[in-house]
Amino acid sequence: MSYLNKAALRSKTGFWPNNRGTIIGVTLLAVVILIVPFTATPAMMNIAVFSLIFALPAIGLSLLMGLAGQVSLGQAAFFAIGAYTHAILLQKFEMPGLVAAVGGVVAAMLAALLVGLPMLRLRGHYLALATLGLGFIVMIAVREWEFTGRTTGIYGYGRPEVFGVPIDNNGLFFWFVAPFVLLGLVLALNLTRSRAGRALSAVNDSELAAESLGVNTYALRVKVFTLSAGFAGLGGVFYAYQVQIVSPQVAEFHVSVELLLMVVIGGLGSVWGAIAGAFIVELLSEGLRDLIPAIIPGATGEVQLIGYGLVLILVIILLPGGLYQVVKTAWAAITSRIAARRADATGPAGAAALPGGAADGGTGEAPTRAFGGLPGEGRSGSDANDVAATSDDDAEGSAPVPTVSTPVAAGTPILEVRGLTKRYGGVVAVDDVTLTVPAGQIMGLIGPNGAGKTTCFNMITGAIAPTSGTVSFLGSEIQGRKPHVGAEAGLTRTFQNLQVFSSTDVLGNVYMGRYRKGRAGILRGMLGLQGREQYRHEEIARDILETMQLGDVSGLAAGDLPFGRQRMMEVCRALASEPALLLLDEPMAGLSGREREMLATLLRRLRDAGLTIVLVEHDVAQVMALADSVAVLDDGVLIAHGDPESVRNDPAVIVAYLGTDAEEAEAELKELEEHA
Ligand SMILES: Nc1ncnc2c1ncn2[C@@H]1O[C@H](COP(=O)(O)OP(=O)(O)OP(=O)(O)O)[C@@H](O)[C@H]1O
Repeated sequence: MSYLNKAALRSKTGFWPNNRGTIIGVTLLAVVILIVPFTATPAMMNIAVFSLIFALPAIGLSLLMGLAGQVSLGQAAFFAIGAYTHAILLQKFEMPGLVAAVGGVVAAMLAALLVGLPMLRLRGHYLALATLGLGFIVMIAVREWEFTGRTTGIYGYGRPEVFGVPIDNNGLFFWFVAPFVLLGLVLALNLTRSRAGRALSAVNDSELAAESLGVNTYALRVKVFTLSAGFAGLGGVFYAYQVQIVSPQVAEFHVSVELLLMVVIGGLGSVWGAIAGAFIVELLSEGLRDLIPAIIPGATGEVQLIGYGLVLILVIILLPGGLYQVVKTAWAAITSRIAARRADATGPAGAAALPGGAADGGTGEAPTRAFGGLPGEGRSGSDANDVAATSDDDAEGSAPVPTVSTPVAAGTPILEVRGLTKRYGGVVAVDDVTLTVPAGQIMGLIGPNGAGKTTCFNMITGAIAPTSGTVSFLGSEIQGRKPHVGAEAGLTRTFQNLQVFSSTDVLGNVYMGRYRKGRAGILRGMLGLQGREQYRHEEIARDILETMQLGDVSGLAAGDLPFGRQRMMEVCRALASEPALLLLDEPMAGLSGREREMLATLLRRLRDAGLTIVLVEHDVAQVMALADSVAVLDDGVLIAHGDPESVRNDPAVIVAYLGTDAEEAEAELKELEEHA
């Protein structure tokens, strides 16, 4: 379940929500928070206070799991670190409440940073296990350490005061915590719609594709892990105040399970789900506390944990999207019904307006800024490479091409590969390949199946490390570095096996191509301080889609596109990064004849605009027609490299590439020449 599940790209700047659904939601929540202390019974008030306290670590966990796709079973560790630090600073060091609270949050974040740096190199189940282990370590440490009061814990530090007023009842405490939860909610919502938030979501969909667009996935993961711990630490601070004694119970495994349950019940697709989940689990927890001893006399806390486990399993089986999915589906049904009624009332003209409204899922406004002018207008960066339109109706041949980067003069080596080798056990996938790619040219890289073409691409882009050899891009050696290093410098690629960001729409995919051109990080994203940056990149992404004749599908979920159009979308996404070197891995596969022609025309025009392209393609005729030079791999070995004419007539290529039967080879060669 992905966080922005098929969410349309909706840019946002400014701190406060600008989307109708969010404004209504936050206002309603604020009103509910205001009236709860006047209406709730003391028992309910107690549950409400703990729900708000646990909503904070749940929001953090929701960002970590839902947005970044990292499962954590140790969120209680950071909750406990926040609580203990706060209590210790108050009780042992007699610090002011505000300083102690900040100390609690900072301690949780520092701990997360320290453990996150090595831990976040792990993936999937390994990371989940590592966080589980961390939870146990913290629990045992606080239980055994004299300084943390062993099993007794820390107590005797008093209640908080605001402007001299003691917060000494549940109603006041509820109002004391609520603004922080609302603030946390708005910050988290802002993050999900920011450059960094969309990058996290993209990493969740395809780490390789995100890296290839310049996203430093590891750094981003560490940051969101640290941020998530900050939310947990703040929750711990409030918990310490509320319970007035911080004991090892706060770090127990069941707290992590409760937090996990909150996020899953609420729905991994939404920060709202974390808050709803916190209230549901607190109610459930109270219910189970009464219910379990009634069913099983003498049952202990472990049985309650089993109860949680059962609920978790049931939710995952019956309601994998959690409450959020239910609400979203219901809301979409309501809005589409209203839209259908309006369409009936207004006739065909009204009906024509429907798809745009529905694309948003009814949860807010669709992108307000359609790219209305001529393709190319309002574009950032150098427009010097844009090719001016020369004809009105020949869109493929005359529309401006996306901006490319030309860091070196045409003909200068932009990529140099020396002795590149990759061994898999006994298999030598690529064997001592040495190649130079001059700037401003198209180089074809061809060879029979299994020749080592994709392996070469993977080593050049950093997807895999070479066994030996060097890759120099724009004069810097990048072999063995992560793909984002080359991407940041202007090297990007497409994939033989498509790597689509399925959690967002087509526009959202191409927008991610702009990542390396943006600057705003997590903090600016949360505070909504992205300025016009995000809108500008959205405009450019729209522009590219229009140029590539995909403007009509920009609001569709990327995964719903036909295969050929997904491939074209990947090309758009790569071009959006304004690359200096573009590696295309079988871009024609799955395209219709017309799409192939369109792509071939585009590649020629991009080359004319200064872009360097390396093209792996099985359609040899297309490669021969397009490329300025052709390199041929066979069994991992570079057997020929030169202009298409000489390669076409190279006896080694004819034999190795077309087969050993000379007559058959000649016939096939003739056929190729006719097509070329
Ligand atoms: N991870 C791996 N482990 C073992 N062998 C591998 C691995 N990846 C690739 N190979 C082998 O390396 C060789 C080259 O594979 P590669 O995918 O690079 O070829 P290719 O030229 O791109 O083929 P195709 O045109 O069919 O995509 C093949 O023999 C393949 O089986």
